[in-house]
Amino acid sequence: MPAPPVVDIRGLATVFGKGEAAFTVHEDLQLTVRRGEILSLVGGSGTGKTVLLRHILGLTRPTRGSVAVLGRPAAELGGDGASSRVGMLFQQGALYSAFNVLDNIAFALRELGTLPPALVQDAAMVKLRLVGLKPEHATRMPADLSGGMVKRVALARALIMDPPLLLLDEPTAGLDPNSADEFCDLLRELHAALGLTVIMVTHDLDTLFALSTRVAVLADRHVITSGTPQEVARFDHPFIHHYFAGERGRRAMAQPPGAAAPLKEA
Ligand SMILES: Nc1ncnc2c1ncn2[C@@H]1O[C@H](COP(=O)(O)OP(=O)(O)OP(=O)(O)O)[C@@H](O)[C@H]1O
Repeated sequence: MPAPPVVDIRGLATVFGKGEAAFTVHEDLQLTVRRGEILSLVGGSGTGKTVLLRHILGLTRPTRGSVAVLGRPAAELGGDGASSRVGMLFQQGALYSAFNVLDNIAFALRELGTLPPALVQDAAMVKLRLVGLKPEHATRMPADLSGGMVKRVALARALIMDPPLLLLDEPTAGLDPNSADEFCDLLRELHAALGLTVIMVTHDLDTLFALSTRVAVLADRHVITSGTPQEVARFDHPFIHHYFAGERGRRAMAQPPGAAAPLKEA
């Protein structure tokens, strides 16, 4: 029995502008992401990966079609409800520069206003440790953190409400190779420990091979194929030839698959 869908996208179209200026980004796009998957979304620049993440977050609505998250329309997630169901790690980390580490992690929970401040602090401290940071990092300001630490704080912040679905936009962008490997290890551990479903946009082949249980390729306005990285690499399309070509592609393909195993059904 396949695991239940966490994200179910059907017949999706996204058109920006009107009349002569209308510009179609997605057309008849289908994508189902099941519980426990780490799905990598790849595609050329401007193919609509970020727009798709925004639809899943409920921040924008498609022109046509449906986006369901955990069985409900994604649009219902928009606003305050979103962070308890979907965690989002933005590309630049996007920390509040005026808040220290712990206040950044605690932000969504504090805004919710349902817990006393001491409990919010405790919950944020649990998440700080979860991402491999130490209590003494709690009072540091974002400007005093390394790139790898910024990503960890941003990840802790995305996880503060224990969302079952995590969206990652270029999680290893801007990290040196060692920090990128460490961050991939952390994501793999948390995926297994917390039973997360993950959707990730990445241009980085090493990250793709290290983490993905499945890859979906966005081209020609829809998902042209999906499968394991090895299966997708055999699909005949100019973008895929270009993406997996070259020394880095061959090196990544030669690696034993380090991908996390999909979660078994409970
Ligand atoms: N609010 C908007 N209004 C008009 N056009 C938009 C809007 N948001 C995105 N677009 C356009 O939609 C297309 C897809 O953008 P998107 O940012 O999703 O691409 P992407 O696949 O994430 O690209 P990249 O890999 O370069 O980040 C682009 O041409 C972009 O200019």
